[in-house]
Amino acid sequence: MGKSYKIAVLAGDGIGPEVMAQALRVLAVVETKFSLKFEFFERLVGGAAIDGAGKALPEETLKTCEDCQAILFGSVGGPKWESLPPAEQPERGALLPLRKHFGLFANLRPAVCLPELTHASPLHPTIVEGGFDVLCVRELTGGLYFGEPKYIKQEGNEHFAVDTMVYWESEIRRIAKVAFEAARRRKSHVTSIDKANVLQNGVLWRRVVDEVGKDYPDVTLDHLYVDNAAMQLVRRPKFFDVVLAENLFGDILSDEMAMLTGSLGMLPSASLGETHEGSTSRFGMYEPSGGSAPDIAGKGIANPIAQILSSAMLLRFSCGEEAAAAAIEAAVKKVIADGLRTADIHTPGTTKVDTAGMGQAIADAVAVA
Ligand SMILES: NC(=O)c1ccc[n+]([C@@H]2O[C@H](COP(=O)([O-])OP(=O)(O)OC[C@H]3O[C@@H](n4cnc5c(N)ncnc54)[C@H](O)[C@@H]3O)[C@@H](O)[C@H]2O)c1
Ligand SMILES: CC(C)[C@H](C(=O)O)[C@@H](O)C(=O)O
Ligand SMILES: [Mg+2]
Repeated sequence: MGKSYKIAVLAGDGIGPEVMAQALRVLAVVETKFSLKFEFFERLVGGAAIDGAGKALPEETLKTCEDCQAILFGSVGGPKWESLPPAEQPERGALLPLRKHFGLFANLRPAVCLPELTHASPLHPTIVEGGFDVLCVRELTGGLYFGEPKYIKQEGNEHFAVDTMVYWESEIRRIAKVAFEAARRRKSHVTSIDKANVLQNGVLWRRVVDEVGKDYPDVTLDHLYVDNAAMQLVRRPKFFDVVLAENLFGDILSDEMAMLTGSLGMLPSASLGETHEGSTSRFGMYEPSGGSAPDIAGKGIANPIAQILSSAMLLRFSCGEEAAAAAIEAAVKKVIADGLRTADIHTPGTTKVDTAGMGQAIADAVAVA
């Protein structure tokens, strides 16, 4: 038996448990095939934890995560919990605290449009022909999400709301480095996103990214205002290699990128903290970029690929098991090339499968690879 890994499994709400079951199915095959041992610790999180344990992030769940090498996360939230006080809701009560608690400032979201899926993309075939591959590097623990003060108050007869956008140079510098390092392993092109024509945060962001860029003369750096970037992604997605963005802009642009690849159900993510000198593995949380999809939850039709590819990222970054990660990614490509499609990416001439059918096909492809 090879190495052993402890993984916290937080499936959450909506389609979370449905797609998580498929990731675990694939990981079970990986375990045998690569002689690894995964110890899974399934715990409550989000709405399921509010219902089952009284709060979105129970102490036991957090403690389990602290004892593990990585978190495989599904998704949280849904209409049932939207009327709770904001801080108690699944997103602000569990997901954001997990990111902050573990210092997971670097969110990698690889948006890959496979050549076979260009018909599922809403873009014109001439724009996406041959597919494209963009990596969104999103800052995850700063900006408007976490800045203080943050409140809604009443003055006279009216309420007003305040959110604060704060970025420290050091926060910009460390995420910029992640983007430049990633670009070196790709096409050596970073496009940094900001709103420097309006926001002070944008002015500082651009200045610091330029400074970091001087250490990477081999990487081409350009800057785009976020509104232009949203447009250019639709106009010419192939222009982009690594897109570097602060928290909110990265959130918005990554949903756009996901859809351009065919579906939000295709986009995995890795949320990582600092690297430690000489270490090939680091703690991380891995989750689909999309949410709990209440509109399709319980129907067994969700696309499990984002969750399965998130588990591949977990093996790569938190376990250093590159061969196993690559095997999962190759299996996903194979089933897509074989014409299997969940409803969200189904086009005429391809074979429609449900969530479990897609998970089983990917697991089978890993087994025979
Ligand atoms: N990481 C997370 O836990 C996370 C991320 C985003 C949204 N959310 C939460 O999820 C809930 C629903 O949010 P929303 O509706 O704005 O966004 P969503 O991402 O859940 O869904 C947006 C659209 O994409 C579709 N979609 C998403 N994932 C899919 C998949 N795997 N297969 C097929 N289709 C898929 C949905 O059916 C829906 O039409 C909210 O409570 C939100 O806060 C959680
Ligand atoms: C659910 C929400 C808090 C979260 C975010 O905004 O970061 C989600 O949209 C994401 O992209 O992971
Ligand atoms: Mg989002």
